[in-house]
Amino acid sequence: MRILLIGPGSIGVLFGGKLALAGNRILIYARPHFSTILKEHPLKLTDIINKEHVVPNFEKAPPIPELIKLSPQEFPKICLITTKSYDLESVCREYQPVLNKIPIIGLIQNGIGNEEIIENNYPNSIIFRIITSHGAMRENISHIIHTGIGNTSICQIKPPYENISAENKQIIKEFTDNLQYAGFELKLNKNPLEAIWRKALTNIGINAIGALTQLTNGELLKSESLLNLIRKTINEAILIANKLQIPLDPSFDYVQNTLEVLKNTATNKNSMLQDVLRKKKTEIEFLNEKIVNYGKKMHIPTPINKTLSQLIHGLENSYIL
Ligand SMILES: NC(=O)C1=CN([C@@H]2O[C@H](COP(=O)(O)OP(=O)(O)OC[C@H]3O[C@@H](n4cnc5c(N)ncnc54)[C@H](O)[C@@H]3O)[C@@H](O)[C@H]2O)C=CC1
Ligand SMILES: CC(C)(CO)C(=O)C(=O)O
Repeated sequence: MRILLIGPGSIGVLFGGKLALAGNRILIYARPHFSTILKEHPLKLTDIINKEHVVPNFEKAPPIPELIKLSPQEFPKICLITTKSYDLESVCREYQPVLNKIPIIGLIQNGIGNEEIIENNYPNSIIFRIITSHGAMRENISHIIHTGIGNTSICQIKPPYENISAENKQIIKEFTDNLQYAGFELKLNKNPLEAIWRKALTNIGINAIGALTQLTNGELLKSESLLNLIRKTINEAILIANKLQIPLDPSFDYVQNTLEVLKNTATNKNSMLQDVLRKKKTEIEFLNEKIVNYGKKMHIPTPINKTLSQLIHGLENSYIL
């Protein structure tokens, strides 16, 4: 199957690379330096048992005007976007002719509300999100390491499944079969918003606090006062989710789940801490700051998430010019 992948960083190369190793053809749009390096160095993926693979079938997509002229047999069937959430808006603009033509768009990103950006720009597309707790890290630009195994949920966002044409249903089925064959255990989620928020609530609880304290996930667990802060941060976000009528699962303990994630990923430096250590922009706008903005609209104060967001922006400002 031909798949277009926009933004082959850590998670993009993990998913795209494993799909390529399983026999799919992956066409990529990357930043120019990645495309240049790909010409000179083979793309490598170290799997979870430390085996190094050279990834085949991973190639630079033709320039946009050429891609959109490909025959239906050659044109990719599906587009995966794996940039950071804050790059999604610019991706929508930069790849407009392609995204207008490709019927199915999948987002592999963390954060709340990402799908709304696609819906606003491409109201006729079939949109789904892939929420994953697999982990991937970059050894260098052409070498990605699979650092942790986790669950992956496919969240169908729009339109309702029954409104999708038989042809596109077949493409989605082929894609999900290919993902499973590539080694991703999948859950087809009947409550997509719950899955998106479940992951986001974990990130809302852990990431900013880990980034500000520079503690690993396991070290956070050892501090009762930080655990208290994590609890309060998540509970404030749950209040907003309830006001937004997000169908959270009343029988599920989102705080306890976050504590378990901390335990299971004890040696991790969370992704926001990694961004801060590399002096990169963080995804705070799509996590704690999203809660603050929803709160503002509904006149509900969110002091903890607001303070965390402001502190993270302060940190970013200390190194981003
Ligand atoms: N790395 C991980 O273990 C996990 C990451 N995620 C989520 O996945 C998303 C991506 O994260 P990572 O892969 O870690 O980030 P990353 O920074 O490694 O990769 C993003 C890539 O997108 C590229 N990019 C940005 N704008 C582009 C454009 N206009 N055209 C082409 N390429 C463009 C960047 O150059 C970069 O290579 C984030 O939302 C993250 O929270 C989710 C689960 C695990
Ligand atoms: C689950 C967790 C918190 C693991 O570190 C993560 O998703 C992240 O680092 O962004």
